[in-house]
Amino acid sequence: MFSAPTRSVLQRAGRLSARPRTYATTAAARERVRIVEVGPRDGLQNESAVIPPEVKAELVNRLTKAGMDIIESGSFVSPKWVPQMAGTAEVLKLMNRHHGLHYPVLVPNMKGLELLLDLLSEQSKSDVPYTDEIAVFTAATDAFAKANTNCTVAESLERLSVVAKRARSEGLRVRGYVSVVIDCPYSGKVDPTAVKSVSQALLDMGCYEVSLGDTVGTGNPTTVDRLLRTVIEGSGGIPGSKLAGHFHDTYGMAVANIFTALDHGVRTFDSAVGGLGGCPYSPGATGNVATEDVLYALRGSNYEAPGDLEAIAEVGTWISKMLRRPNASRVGRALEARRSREKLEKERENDGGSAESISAKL
Ligand SMILES: CC(C)(COP(=O)([O-])OP(=O)([O-])OC[C@H]1O[C@@H](n2cnc3c(N)ncnc32)[C@H](O)[C@@H]1OP(=O)([O-])[O-])[C@@H](O)C(=O)NCCC(=O)NCCSC(=O)C[C@@](C)(O)CC(=O)[O-]
Repeated sequence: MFSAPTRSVLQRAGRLSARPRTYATTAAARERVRIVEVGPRDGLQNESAVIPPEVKAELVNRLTKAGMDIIESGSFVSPKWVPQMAGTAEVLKLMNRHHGLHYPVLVPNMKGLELLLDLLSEQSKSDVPYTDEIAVFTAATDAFAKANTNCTVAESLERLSVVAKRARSEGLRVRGYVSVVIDCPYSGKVDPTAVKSVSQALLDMGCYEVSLGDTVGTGNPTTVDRLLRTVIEGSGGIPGSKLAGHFHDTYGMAVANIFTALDHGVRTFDSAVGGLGGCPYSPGATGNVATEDVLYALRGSNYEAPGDLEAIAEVGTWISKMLRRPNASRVGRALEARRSREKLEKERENDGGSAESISAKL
């Protein structure tokens, strides 16, 4: 990406179009972007209230109806470490599953995989398997890996390679996560070359894709650009098509970071309806970029993504109410306000618009 002054010099010289690549005005052949909806997992793992499995399953069902096709639905982690994810097996049983859609779950170790395999061996009422994909996770720093999974990065890679091998032999797809790719809450700035080598190790063990997590949400387009240049370019570079962006929105930069990643060839992004979430072991970080914000930002661009924006926004309103928390999606709030205005206007029309009936409702 060019800096603003360089861009304007190149534009004047006619060597660069006036708009960056990602801001197209025509929708000729829009390129498909994959969205991994992580609300039911990343979104709910950090909530203080206990959320019944029925509500978690209902969230997955509503997201499916709203058009999301990859929905991370829970974790087989230790309930002592993340109590909110206890009962994921129950959630997978309760929710409606559909052919062609994916419902990945996080697995940190063999114990988690065995619990999942036990579930998969159970007779299900539906012919759609409970899941066909797991996600394994590690970090770019030992400090974070220890806080999150009680082992160093090297130990976690050793542990996960056994998990990935077994999962693949059982026909499961394996996705990888690297946390703290920009800053670590325990050890500060992260070296992009560490992110590159951990990502490569995950690919080498059979992950089909590695999601790069700005867990703390401190990244901005400059630091994300620097990271992706190191990871993607040069010898041993990992193609953007093998990477995903997972941007927490603590500093409001997540959408800008996604556009930076698009410019580097990344075409998969994780997001959470209503901007839910956070990692219990990343103090101060807020939720993931909101799915509503991503869909709105991609409108009119060269990229199209699954999901009906209005319908997703309604899911965001619903789950925020269920959790008794403000909707963290600005797009979601704006659409909610518009819906309320439209409802009022309709009622006004139906009531004949009398001044008393309008002021009674305001
Ligand atoms: C990895 C461990 C288990 C190590 O934790 P440990 O304490 O070292 O494990 P252990 O093997 O000593 O087991 C301790 C207890 O947990 C049980 N146990 C052990 N494993 C399991 C399991 N899978 N399922 C159910 N129970 C399990 C085990 O049986 C034992 O029970 P006890 O004998 O004391 O009764 C633990 O640290 C852990 O579960 N960590 C997960 C933390 C987590 O889920 N973090 C959030 C997800 S990552 C994230 O959010 C970041 C991401 C992906 O979104 C990207 C980004 O934003 O950066």
